[in-house]
Amino acid sequence: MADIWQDAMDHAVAIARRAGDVVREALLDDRMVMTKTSSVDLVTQTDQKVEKLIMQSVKDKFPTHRLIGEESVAAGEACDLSDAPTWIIDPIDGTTNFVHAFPFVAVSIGFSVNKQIEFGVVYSCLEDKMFTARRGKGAFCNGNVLQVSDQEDIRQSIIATEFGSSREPEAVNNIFSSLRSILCIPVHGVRTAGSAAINMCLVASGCVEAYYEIGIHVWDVAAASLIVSEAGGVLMDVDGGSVDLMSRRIVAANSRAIAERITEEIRSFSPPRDDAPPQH
Ligand SMILES: O=P([O-])([O-])O[C@@H]1[C@@H](O)[C@H](O)[C@@H](O)[C@H](O)[C@@H]1O
Ligand SMILES: [Mg+2]
Ligand SMILES: [Mg+2]
Repeated sequence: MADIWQDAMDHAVAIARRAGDVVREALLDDRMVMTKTSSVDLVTQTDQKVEKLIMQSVKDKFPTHRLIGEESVAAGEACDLSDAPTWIIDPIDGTTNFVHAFPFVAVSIGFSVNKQIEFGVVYSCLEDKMFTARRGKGAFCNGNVLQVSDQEDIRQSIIATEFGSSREPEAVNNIFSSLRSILCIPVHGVRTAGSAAINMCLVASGCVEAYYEIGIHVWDVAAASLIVSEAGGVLMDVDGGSVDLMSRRIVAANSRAIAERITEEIRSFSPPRDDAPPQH
């Protein structure tokens, strides 16, 4: 039977590639930086331009579909995930990397129907790596099948995480407390790529055993969550329950054993949900 979302997925891959061209060109000139929620939460005109490009192309081709985009939400749009077909877009995941030309910068496009991700596309545009997954049909990088690592001993593992975009002492203490506990299990190493989506693609590729973060948004992880699960990995909440893509908390790992071991060490907290009503 024909796949009813194949056309949409082909479009996502094509538009992610076009978006990647814009990002690579902009790297040569446009790096005017603005800030959002804090002095280290960065945005550029390229984030906004790429989001408009992707959104307009989806509206033209799939006029009934809904859209959630990082920069539209920053501009005041609602972040409601309904059962309707919905494109969940992070035009540049790794804006800080983009600003510094640190080479992990991704365009992330997830597509959800009935609140279930049907396909995910993460284009790591400076590495020219196109990560894709279709629900039930596996995960790929540039057409090659992805498989998570088979390492089940966290002491033989590399764990990825990020420091987030708050420099408030309490937030930083929480992050370092978790990081210290995990590092001292001990693990082979801890890495931060600077892009949630790329960290998760590294899990899917078997290069790191797990990634965790509190403070991410649905657009950071929607596409890559399917890439991880289709590569044989697991997703979990930081308290060990089921993952909720709106909760801003995630553990993505190669195995349940390593995901659970990480949740034992994390000092968890709950940032305001992506679908929380706006504060007045
Ligand atoms: O803002 P942006 O570059 O799209 O996305 C960023 C992530 O990918 C980064 O890894 C994470 O630590 C930040 O919380 C933020 O979500
Ligand atoms: Mg992002
Ligand atoms: Mg972004």
